[in-house]
Amino acid sequence: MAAKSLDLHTVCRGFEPLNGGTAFRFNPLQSFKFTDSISVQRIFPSHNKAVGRQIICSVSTPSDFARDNVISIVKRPWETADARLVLEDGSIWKAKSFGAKGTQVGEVVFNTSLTGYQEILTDPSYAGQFVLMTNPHIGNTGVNIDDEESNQCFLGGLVIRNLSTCVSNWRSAETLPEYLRKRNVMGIHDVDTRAITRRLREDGSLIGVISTESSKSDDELLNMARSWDIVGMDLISGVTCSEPYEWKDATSAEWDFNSHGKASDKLHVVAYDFGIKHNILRRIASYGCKITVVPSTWPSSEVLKLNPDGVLFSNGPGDPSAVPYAVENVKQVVGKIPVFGICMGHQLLGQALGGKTFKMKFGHHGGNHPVRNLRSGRVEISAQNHNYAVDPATLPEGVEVTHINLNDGTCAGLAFPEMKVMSLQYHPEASPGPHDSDPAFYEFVKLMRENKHIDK
Ligand SMILES: NC(=O)CC[C@H](N)C(=O)O
Repeated sequence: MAAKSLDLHTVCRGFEPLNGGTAFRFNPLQSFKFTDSISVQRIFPSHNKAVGRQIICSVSTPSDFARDNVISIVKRPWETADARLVLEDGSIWKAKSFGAKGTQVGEVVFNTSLTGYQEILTDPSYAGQFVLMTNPHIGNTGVNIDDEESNQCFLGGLVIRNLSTCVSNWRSAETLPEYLRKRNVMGIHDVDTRAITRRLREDGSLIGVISTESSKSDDELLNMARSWDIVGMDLISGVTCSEPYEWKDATSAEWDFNSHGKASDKLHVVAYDFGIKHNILRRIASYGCKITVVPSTWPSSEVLKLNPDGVLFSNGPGDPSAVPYAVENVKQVVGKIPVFGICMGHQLLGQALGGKTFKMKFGHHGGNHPVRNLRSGRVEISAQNHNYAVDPATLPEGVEVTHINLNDGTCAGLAFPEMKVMSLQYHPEASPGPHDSDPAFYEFVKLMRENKHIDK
């Protein structure tokens, strides 16, 4: 039976044949070939040996088949429209949209995390980028109120293979399509994400345009992709806070596993917000620190007037060589008090110490990047999200490369003990990702305590 795509999304109950054949039986008279147009939602153990396991699946079928077999006919749980992703290399990828409508340009990067799409959507470091998830099934845990990494989605859009038709999670408050629509973020599905990932791995990150507007020709979208570039853009100014504020929330006891009993005298940390993720702030607060967050342009003289015990330079989007004002602020603080740089913060520190950054072929985005801590020899599986890296050959003497990425040998961490500097190219706060690198926050606390001679 040739399956045709329909407007109707049908949920069917069928039975897997006992002989392991490729046909699903939906009632004694009908069978359906296992093709791309059927997607299994749930499998129940067999109660009736004669018919095999019971399957609930969604099927795109000719309507007469649907009428005869469906247990419920529902509209797709999201509003859909045809969409296109046009890449600067001239390739055009047909898709369905499930978020905001319109036309958007951005750099396409692939993320290999299996879970955590909500934290990824709210990581401000993705501003200017489309995130393509290599995990083919997204949306199944919905969206909840706790996993936000910032107050907004700054990314250009989300590209996925298969959008889950049902949500199953005790924390879920809304569906992914609803969430994206409310935040005016584009999402497309039914895209061959594996093929695009292979292309990005071979050719490097590509600029693309996502559009739901049929009035725009392919050539128009291609021109748009080819005339835009993320290199050299200051994206931090679009995501930083506008005024300083205090951050108080620590990791809730339910989730905290590392900082118990280690909270100390109130150390005061000033955090430069280049696009800071909430979990960085929560992890520092969990060690009892008082935190003042300041905008990216806040003068270093004002920061030093607050007499902090340490300064954190946060993660943030875009090209680190395009924000000399931020490097200048970092320079003015370094050497005076302990500092910790994370991701963009690490890249700014690298430049402030005299080094240079470069753009990687396709960067590191995901929750499964092995990193070696060269001091301890320990390997950490880490959460990463960056397209640029510090070139260690450009750093002056005295700066130590403390971590390397084991996939490609790039610099993943720096220290300059003389200047009380530590930094990581990746995300010790995870969110999403493994917690192997969480002890880095305690390292920072220890650096501040040593500097105040608290431990002596
Ligand atoms: N997560 C981040 O801070 C990203 C850093 C920088 N924007 C990069 O892509 O390399």
